[in-house]
Amino acid sequence: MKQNYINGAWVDGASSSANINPSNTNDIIGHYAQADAQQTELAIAAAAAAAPGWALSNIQVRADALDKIGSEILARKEELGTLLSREEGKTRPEGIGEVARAGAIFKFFAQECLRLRGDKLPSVRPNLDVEVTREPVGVVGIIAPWNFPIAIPSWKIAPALAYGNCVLIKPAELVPASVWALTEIISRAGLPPGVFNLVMGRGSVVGQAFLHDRRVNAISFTGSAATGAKVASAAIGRMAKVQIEMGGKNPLIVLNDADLATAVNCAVQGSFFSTGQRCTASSRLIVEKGIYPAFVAAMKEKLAALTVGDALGAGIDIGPVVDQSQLDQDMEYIGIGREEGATLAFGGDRIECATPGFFLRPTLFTECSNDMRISREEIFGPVGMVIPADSYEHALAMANDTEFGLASGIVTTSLKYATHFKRHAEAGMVMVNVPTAGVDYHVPFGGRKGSSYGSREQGTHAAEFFTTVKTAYCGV
Ligand SMILES: NC(=O)C1=CN([C@@H]2O[C@H](COP(=O)(O)OP(=O)(O)OC[C@H]3O[C@@H](n4cnc5c(N)ncnc54)[C@H](OP(=O)(O)O)[C@@H]3O)[C@@H](O)[C@H]2O)C=CC1
Ligand SMILES: O=C(O)CCC(=O)C(=O)O
Repeated sequence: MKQNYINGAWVDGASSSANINPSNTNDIIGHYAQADAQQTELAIAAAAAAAPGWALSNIQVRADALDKIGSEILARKEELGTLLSREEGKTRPEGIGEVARAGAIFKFFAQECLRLRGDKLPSVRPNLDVEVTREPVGVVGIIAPWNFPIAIPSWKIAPALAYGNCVLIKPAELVPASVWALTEIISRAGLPPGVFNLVMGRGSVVGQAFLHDRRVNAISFTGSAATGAKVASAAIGRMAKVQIEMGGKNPLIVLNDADLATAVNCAVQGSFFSTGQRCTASSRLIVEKGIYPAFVAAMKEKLAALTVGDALGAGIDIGPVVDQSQLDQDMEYIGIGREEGATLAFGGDRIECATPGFFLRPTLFTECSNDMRISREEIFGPVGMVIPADSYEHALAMANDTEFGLASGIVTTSLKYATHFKRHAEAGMVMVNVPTAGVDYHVPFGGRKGSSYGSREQGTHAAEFFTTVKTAYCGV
């Protein structure tokens, strides 16, 4: 059994669970510990005990530790990327890319912790100086989703440690292997006991314990909107700092003047790569009527040329859906789309491969309207939908008509429309002539409306969440 890591030691869980390869359900990757409430309490106590010392730790020590972690991740990116693809089902190149991104994130925050600035200001009163500084929040509880098994944990862990916080992390039950491997690397980076703790287990046990324990000063969560809302209200209920990243129903507008090849590439990458299991996926393709027939024909041709299969296989474009329950959700929405009267232009069925896995043919609905359930609810699978638009203004109105606001994209050769769209898209991230999915690691990540709550993740903006501001008045 792969153990939990608590207070600087590897410890057995109260029970264990099997980690299964979604490309081949006969392949058990390993058995991973599951903490109960008592073990989670021990981890929280260890983090709380370590927090005062780590808050005052030398920033060079932190920078060196993070840099060392980043270097080892990068050096082992092929091995770790293979493991990630085996447990989550994204293709091996996607898995390796995600691991490389995690390594880069640790190296970025190794530098960032040397750059934390404060301000010294004159006071409005005589003989007084004012200093504004940032201090660690204390103990941070991280609750991670399954769709980015190493990048999302890394973009929460690295800034937390960089700014002097102690970490408790609970990976999603479906994908413990990548975070376990990351923990093994972190365990050799020289951090004092209790500064970093891995607590694998159920959300309803471990996650709940983080949420309700007052020693956990901040909660950073990524996952579904339904769980996110519960996490936010529990954290706010006891006045903990909270950062929630949830879903999207991200539009990609294609205007009549778009380059067709660019439009199809953005749509296919954004809607179907990583099996569509991204909160930034282009889940609504809003296409102006002049280019609509050519766009749909080119999409069908492109989808027919994609190869679906074992995530670790050579030449595979799309791996399996992550598990049976996600596959059931995808199939249910395909049924809903049919019932709502959308045209099933491609796919809609499962694919049998050489191994037993959760393979679904990329599916495209056309002739959709923006008020259908498939256009409003996050499906989180390789299911795209095309909505016709009369004009740019009509397309923009539909793009913004959603309860979400994570990413919003446009494909156009018009500077006028691109500029207008950047200003008027109601989303945290706006993409012009690039897919809605796929972001840089050194700039803010997050959304508006029902997609996000709390301050942005990643880049220098991460300091906002992982530090707290102190204003000191000093008589002179
Ligand atoms: N926007 C995004 O990035 C993501 C969106 N999703 C969406 O969510 C749907 C369901 O996926 P699912 O994995 O169940 O997502 P959840 O939001 O339920 O899970 C995300 C994380 O929260 C934990 N969790 C679950 N319930 C609680 C709770 N009551 N208290 C504290 N923590 C909890 C989970 O633990 P455990 O591992 O035990 O479940 C997991 O670590 C998907 O179909 C998709 O639509 C999913 C993943 C990412
Ligand atoms: O698109 C990306 O690169 C990041 C997406 C993401 O974090 C997500 O889908 O959960």
